Parts: sequence; structure tokens; C-alpha cells
Amino acid sequence: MIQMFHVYKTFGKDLEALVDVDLHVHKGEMVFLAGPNGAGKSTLLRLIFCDEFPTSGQILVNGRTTVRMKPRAIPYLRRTMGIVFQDFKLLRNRTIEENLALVALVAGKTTIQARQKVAQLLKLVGLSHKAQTVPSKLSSSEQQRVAMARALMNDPLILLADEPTGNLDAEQATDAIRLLFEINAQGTTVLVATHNLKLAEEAGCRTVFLKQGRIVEEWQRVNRPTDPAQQKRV
Ligand SMILES: Nc1ncnc2c1ncn2[C@@H]1O[C@H](COP(=O)(O)OP(=O)(O)OP(=O)(O)O)[C@@H](O)[C@H]1O
Repeated sequence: MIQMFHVYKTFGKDLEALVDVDLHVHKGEMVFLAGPNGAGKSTLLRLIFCDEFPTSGQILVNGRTTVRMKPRAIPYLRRTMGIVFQDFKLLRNRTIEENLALVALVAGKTTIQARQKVAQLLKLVGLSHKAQTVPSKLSSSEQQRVAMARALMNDPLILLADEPTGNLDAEQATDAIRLLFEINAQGTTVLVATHNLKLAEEAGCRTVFLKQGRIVEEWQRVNRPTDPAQQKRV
């Protein structure tokens, strides 16, 4: 589903944001990308979303190489992906319903189809009662759930979430992860970037650690996350 082969990303002359990254995320998987600030997590997600392109290496998304993709083909590939940005990027002067519907309308859906999808997703994230509200009247966790709903508007095969729990307290963060699990259980492949190692451990998914742009470790919990003996290094 997502394949990265020897991917390097250098900004300017010598800022190596990603160094020789090999990552394979299979269809239906939920994978955490963990690492400290500046490790390269957002850059990696942006490369998958074709927001940036690698300096060298190969990236395949849904079997299509992104590296030499023509600019006009990028929006079509992006429609197979949903992305939740760190700062949500909701349109401030539009209602929640409008924020969501716009995504479907731009993708060519009818107003009725867009409305139906908005209703379905607001129900999923528990915010049906906020449809006519503007983002500034919502809490951080509510805005985060709207951002997640928006990312799902076009039924993406892949959901990319960049620090989806960054502005949330512990309980809200757990709810957000639960929602990601629910989305994943419905068949969407999910890749979550976080600097919150505890969160990744508790989720128990395959976790890939980035440090200074390199993948330095990868593990998957077998059973209980709190028991180191149950953690299998892969
Ligand atoms: N557009 C850019 N231009 C120049 N440097 C950049 C750009 N984007 C990222 N970087 C640099 O690349 C490195 C990796 O940044 P990135 O945002 O991918 O890390 P991160 O792991 O997501 O960090 P954080 O957890 O703080 O969001 C950092 O040194 C950052 O300053």
C-alpha cells in the first residue's frame, strides 16, 4: 500500500530530514511513526501525500510511483488519501458542515452525496450536533475530530495523521486513538506520526522509530504493552 525504498529528503544544502528510509505499510495496517521533534515524521507523511518529493529514492502509494508523477495526476492520487494536519487547517469562516462538504464537492460529488457523507461522518466522530457551528466555537478535541472526519470524506484507502493527539489531554488522546482504531477496523490503512511514545506503546500497533531522519528501530507488541517480555523486536 505504501512502499518507500532508500528515501532521502534534504532541505537546502545539507539539512537531512530523511536518510535512507525503507518503510512498507501493508493494506489494512495501522502503524505508528514515533520519534522526537525534528526526527522527520511530518516530512515522511508529506512525501507520501506528495506535498514534498524525495531528493532520491522511490515511493509507491497504492502501487503508483510518486517520484516522477505529473502534477495533474497528484490530486487523483491524493483523493485515495486523507490527511489530518497538526494544526487541523479548518476553514475558520465556514461551518463544520461546510468544511467537510467542500472536500466532497471539490472531488466531484453532488450536494446530496456530500450532505449524506457529512452526516455519516459527524455521527462517527460524535459531532452531529455541531454541524452548523464554526471551528472557533469548538474545543481542540472537537476540532481534531472534525479534521479526522474531513480526512475521511472521500473514503480514503489511506489515512495519514500528523500528531493527532498533540493538543489533547490524556483522556481526549485515548479517544482520538480509539477513533483511529475504529477507522482502521473499517479497512482504512492508517499511519500515525507522534512524539508521544507512551501513546504508541499503549496502542500496541507496529511502531517505527525515527531519529534524525533515520529509522532506528521497529517493534510490535505481542500482547501486553507494559510487559517488556511481550515486546517482540522486529
Ligand atoms: N520545508 C522545510 N524546509 C526546511 N527544513 C525543513 C522543512 N520541513 C522540515 N524541515 C526540517 O526537517 C527536519 C525534520 O522536520 P519534521 O517536521 O519532518 O520533523 P518531525 O519529526 O515531524 O518534528 P515535529 O514532531 O516537531 O513535528 C527538521 O530539522 C525541520 O526543521
